Amino acid sequence: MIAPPFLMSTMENPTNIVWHKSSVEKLDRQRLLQQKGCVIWITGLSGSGKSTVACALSQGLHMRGKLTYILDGDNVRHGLNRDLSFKAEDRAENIRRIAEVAKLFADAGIICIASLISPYRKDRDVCRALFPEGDFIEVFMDVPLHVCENRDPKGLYKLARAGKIKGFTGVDDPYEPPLNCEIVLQQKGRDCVLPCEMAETVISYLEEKGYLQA
Ligand SMILES: Nc1ncnc2c1ncn2[C@@H]1O[C@H](COP(=O)(O)OS(=O)(=O)O)[C@@H](OP(=O)(O)O)[C@H]1O
Ligand SMILES: Nc1ncnc2c1ncn2[C@@H]1O[C@H](COP(=O)(O)OP(=O)(O)O)[C@@H](O)[C@H]1O
Repeated sequence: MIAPPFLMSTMENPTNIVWHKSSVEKLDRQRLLQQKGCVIWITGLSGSGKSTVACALSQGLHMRGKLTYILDGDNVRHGLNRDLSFKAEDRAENIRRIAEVAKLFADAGIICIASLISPYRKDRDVCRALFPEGDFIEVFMDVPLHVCENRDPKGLYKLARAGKIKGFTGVDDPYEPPLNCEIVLQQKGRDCVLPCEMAETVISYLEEKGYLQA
């Protein structure tokens, strides 16, 4: 069967798509919200505190009247990314899709908080390249493997060490720390830094860079 001409042209040239501009734009939405859309990309090992800091940050910003939305790796894997495994190409696709969704949130004027292991530098750099300069704020949870493993709130490190989970980040799959990220969060010597204190560090950065005003 021969496809109708309009279908034919799309199939022959998949880039034959034209951007449709809206009369209400990002700047208008930002003015309405009195903030600037961006993504805070929190990367780190399982158990390093990504989700905890994401929640503390969302709470801190919410209390200042700022609109946020969290995209947590674990949660997104329950829906949009439920078809993806933990092999390298699926992690890359997981990260790519979350970055594209984060880009939509940022375009909506929202401060999007993405918390996922995102272990490979190359994948994170691909995400960064999707955003205008400054709008991709990479936050590294710099927590040593042995600390994460001691916390092990879901018992996954134990399963990985017992060989019951294959390709677990930090155990038998690599984690590549950022070389040049915007913010590094870590414990200070033996002193425990509370998640809300870590969130304040990020909020100060946003304030200083002008993201908390239109
Ligand atoms: N093989 C393997 N490696 C790492 N993590 C694993 C694995 N299998 C399951 N889990 C659980 O999945 C959570 C990580 O999902 P992410 O989407 O953040 O991972 S990734 O960015 O695609 O690497 C991660 O959640 P967090 O502990 O919140 O990081 C784990 O609970
Ligand atoms: N700043 C912190 N200090 C001490 N423990 C923390 C801190 N942040 C998180 N935790 C604990 O570490 C564990 C893992 O935190 P979680 O946010 O789930 O990490 P991730 O999302 O990176 O897997 C949880 O039991 C949490 O209560």
